[in-house]
Amino acid sequence: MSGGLDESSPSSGRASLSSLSDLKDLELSSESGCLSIVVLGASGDLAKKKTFPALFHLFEQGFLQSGEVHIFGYARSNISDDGLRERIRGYLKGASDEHVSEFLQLVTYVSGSYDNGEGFELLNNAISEHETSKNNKAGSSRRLFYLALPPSVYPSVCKMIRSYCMNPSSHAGWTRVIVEKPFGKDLDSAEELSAQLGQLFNEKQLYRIDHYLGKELVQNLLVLRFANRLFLPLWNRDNIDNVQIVFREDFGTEGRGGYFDQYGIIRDIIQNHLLQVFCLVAMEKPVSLKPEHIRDEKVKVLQSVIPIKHDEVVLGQYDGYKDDSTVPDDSNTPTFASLVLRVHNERWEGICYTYNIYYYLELCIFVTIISIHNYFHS
Ligand SMILES: NC(=O)C1=CN([C@@H]2O[C@H](COP(=O)(O)OP(=O)(O)OC[C@H]3O[C@@H](n4cnc5c(N)ncnc54)[C@H](OP(=O)(O)O)[C@@H]3O)[C@@H](O)[C@H]2O)C=CC1
Ligand SMILES: O=C1O[C@H](COP(=O)(O)O)[C@@H](O)[C@H](O)[C@H]1O
Repeated sequence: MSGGLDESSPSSGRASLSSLSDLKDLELSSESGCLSIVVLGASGDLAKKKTFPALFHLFEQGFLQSGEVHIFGYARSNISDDGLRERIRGYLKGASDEHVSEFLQLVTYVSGSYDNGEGFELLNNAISEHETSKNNKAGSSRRLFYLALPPSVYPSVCKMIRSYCMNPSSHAGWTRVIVEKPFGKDLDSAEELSAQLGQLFNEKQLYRIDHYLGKELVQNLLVLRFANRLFLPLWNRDNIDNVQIVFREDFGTEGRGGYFDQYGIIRDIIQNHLLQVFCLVAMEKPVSLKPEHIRDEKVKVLQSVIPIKHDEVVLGQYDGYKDDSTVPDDSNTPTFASLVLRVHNERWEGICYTYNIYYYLELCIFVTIISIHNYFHS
């Protein structure tokens, strides 16, 4: 993820929280003004399963103050404020009903399309009303837009945000946009998407999320590999026979064919989440834990991957996928993928990295299995 506080015009410069002192600056910077969080695609799967529950956790921990924050859901579906609240209520676990209801009172819904101004004008009016009701100083508001949407609509949605919904001041408050993976469908569309977003927002306003990087298990990989004296000398081709990265889910699309069917399992899971896991398992030790040093090592190991052979890839679709009303009857989209990666470098020459991705199986586990041969058998 990248981000920062500056609100200058769009540019090509990258910003990142590169050290603990940056993080401290961020925490210590005094931000005032009310905060509007807009979840675009609020009717969808990500919003109900992850985005609203994550906001609820922040609320529970005191990071979202009722007096300052309002959460707007936005999507095309025709639902009421209460309709949205009831959709998400069941996903807000572990708290009293009163606490959940208190949080849900912060949530309202605006309906509109993703490519014309009418809905975004309504949204802007609703945000401005909230800001006025909090006696916000003109233009000092904080506006956060979370795109829980298929990436195909990011460019039009971002244009609408830029045209209708920006925090009106250039010297106080901010506007930020969070986008989800996958960033495009292939290299060309990813570059095009980047260019389109770059024309609308500067890099410090744009946050790209891969939620697997926030998982404890994934974060611990760095510690396991580089701070553990047992594994440090063993983590190579002499001791490891093969690596399997397995992702399984015990449920199907469940009404989210609108996004999934355009992308399929490789773009949904392998190209982002599991490639990140692969990089952390296979890369060399970074110079430091600064994001750019970790990124550099990831790039190096990716550059060492030999092109995937067609006869080492298996794709499939689970029976019943097309019964979902949001999936086209003639869909050929893969929901299963298995493939082999080979890394051409001193550490890994001759070792296979196998990805196995299953949608809709009975087991729901996420594991990295490393079989250490020689060492324990010799
Ligand atoms: N589901 C998950 O667990 C996770 C999803 N993500 C990412 O979140 C994003 C959204 O995924 P998800 O919520 O699962 O998908 P959904 O299919 O549920 O889509 C979200 C919302 O987007 C709108 N929408 C769906 N299809 C289209 C379309 N073709 N054109 C325009 N609008 C559409 C719908 O809202 P309406 O019709 O009301 O406008 C829908 O409710 C993706 O980029 C995905 O990679 C990331 C991490 C986890
Ligand atoms: O990004 C996505 O991830 C979820 C799985 O996330 P997890 O944290 O529950 O393992 C997946 O269901 C979804 O298809 C995909 O878009």
